[in-house]
Amino acid sequence: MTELLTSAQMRAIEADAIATGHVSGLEMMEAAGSGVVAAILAWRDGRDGPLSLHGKLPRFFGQTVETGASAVVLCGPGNNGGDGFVIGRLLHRAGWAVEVFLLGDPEALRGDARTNYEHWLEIGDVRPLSDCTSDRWIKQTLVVDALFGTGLTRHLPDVVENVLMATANCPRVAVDVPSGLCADRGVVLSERSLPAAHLTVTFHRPKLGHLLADGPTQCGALAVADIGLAARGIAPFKHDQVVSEAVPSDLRKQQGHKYSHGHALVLSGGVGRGGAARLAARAALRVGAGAVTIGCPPAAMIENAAQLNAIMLQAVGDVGALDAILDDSRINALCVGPGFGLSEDRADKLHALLKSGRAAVIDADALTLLSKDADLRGALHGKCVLTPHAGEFARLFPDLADAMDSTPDRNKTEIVRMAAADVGCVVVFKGADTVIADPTGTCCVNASAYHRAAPWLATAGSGDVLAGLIAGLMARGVTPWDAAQTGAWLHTESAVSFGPGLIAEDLPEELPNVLQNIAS
Ligand SMILES: NC(=O)C1=CN([C@@H]2O[C@H](COP(=O)(O)OP(=O)(O)OC[C@H]3O[C@@H](n4cnc5c(N)ncnc54)[C@H](OP(=O)(O)O)[C@@H]3O)[C@@H](O)[C@H]2O)[C@@H](O)CC1
Ligand SMILES: Nc1ncnc2c1ncn2[C@@H]1O[C@H](COP(=O)(O)OP(=O)(O)O)[C@@H](O)[C@H]1O
Ligand SMILES: [K+]
Repeated sequence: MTELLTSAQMRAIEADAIATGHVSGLEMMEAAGSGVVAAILAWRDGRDGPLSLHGKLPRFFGQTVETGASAVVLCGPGNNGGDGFVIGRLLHRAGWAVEVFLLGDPEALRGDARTNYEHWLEIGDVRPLSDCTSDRWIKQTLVVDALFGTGLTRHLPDVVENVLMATANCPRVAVDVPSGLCADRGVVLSERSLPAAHLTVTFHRPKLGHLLADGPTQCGALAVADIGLAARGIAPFKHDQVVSEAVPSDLRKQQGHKYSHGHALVLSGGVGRGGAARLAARAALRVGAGAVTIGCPPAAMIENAAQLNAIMLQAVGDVGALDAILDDSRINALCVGPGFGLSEDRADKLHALLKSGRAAVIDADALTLLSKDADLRGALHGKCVLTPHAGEFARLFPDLADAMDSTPDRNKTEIVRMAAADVGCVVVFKGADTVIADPTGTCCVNASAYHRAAPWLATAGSGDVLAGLIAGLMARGVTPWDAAQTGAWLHTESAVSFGPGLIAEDLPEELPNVLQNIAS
């Protein structure tokens, strides 16, 4: 499991390591610069780096070992700039032609950054960043972006934006985070569309901003270098302060008959609206629920029967009929929302489902019903999993959605934690950066990014499949929290495994490959 840190947490870990004499700031800065240079050299030479790399690097254009190499290092006023001076020195030692530019007054540099600035002055000069004009840039020059890292507090100054724009055609490595990217929220603090890095090398652990929102696009590929903190992990943070990357549960099956693997009930909408529920049901069955039943209005029986084989079908007329089905104690997980409809009768059925107290995925139309009805919302319980996309999230939690957009220090993980605490159950806020939280503050991110990028998942019906996966896992007895993170993880893995051209129907069919791979 990889933990994702905020800037403040990274600073606290560094400060603690320094205070306890584990490592000095200067040693960390040297290790940081050296990690970046190792990654650059590996990239240039087209070999695997010493660092685990997330994502694919484009060919390092224009440079070869024989012809030598040139770099321009852009340094900022803080410790990110300090890393830049180390990188300049180490690239120079490796035979590169290096030019260094600095934002701001050299006399204002402090601490370890100042020390490394002075070391660099023994090698070469430092010119003001404003001296970097676009005619200086040639395609063969590597740009090292060491302007701002985790200390970025506000929008970029014009001079920085201009230089970043002028480097658009150069190979570019970002130190810790691409300058302008907020390391906590993954948003770019600039009105301009800044060119992305090809490679970002961060330290100790990825930061939230590397995975949320625009982070992956801006970072290119992501490498993580140790700076002497490996043994210290993420102490001293408690579980409700830590965010991790989603990981799957152990999905091996024990022996047993079909009902010992659970029975999921998926409620469908009326005639011509059953496709979404059928997708969810198929996913629930593929992920290993022993049995799956679709409950649909009587008029939709023929349509559904014509399309289903392994999935069972029951007519659900009114709420009484639904209650009768729920009398079957073998039904242990519910999925409601995909194609469900918004009529009063649907709200009554949703209420009956919630009242049954069973594990339940609440998706799509069922989320809209919840957002309109305080009684329904009040019936949510700890075995529910809500799976909103951004629009549904904003309808359910308008204040939190506003805070995420307008409050600079609120990132998606904090918002989803607050949402989960508010409704008292697991919330899965979907997107390329799906964030999952439970009411106790446990939180993870399932990022479809870097080596797991799957933009083709943004296709009609893919959310219905996710709802079915989570319901199927809960039918198997997986807890709501584990089902949510495992479902999201499997959803991405199935999309990555299938590749471009994917439509929602392909996801359940790809699942056996994914399950067999993780079992082997
Ligand atoms: N700590 C350690 O031991 C280690 C740290 N490491 C490295 O340090 C980085 C963090 O360093 P950092 O905290 O100094 O922050 P950094 O990103 O350099 O920026 C701060 C400076 O920028 C300024 N500033 C901010 N926004 C601005 C804006 N929009 N426009 C203009 N100015 C702006 C801000 O000024 P102020 O806001 O105070 O006015 C301040 O001067 C981290 O990412 C990693 O690379 C590694 O070496 C490992 C060991
Ligand atoms: N760019 C993307 N990359 C990866 N996954 C994505 C991307 N955009 C959306 N998704 C995922 O696709 C699913 C879309 O769900 P949803 O918005 O409910 O669509 P639908 O209602 O059509 O099923 C979610 O699981 C979401 O996490
Ligand atoms: K940077």
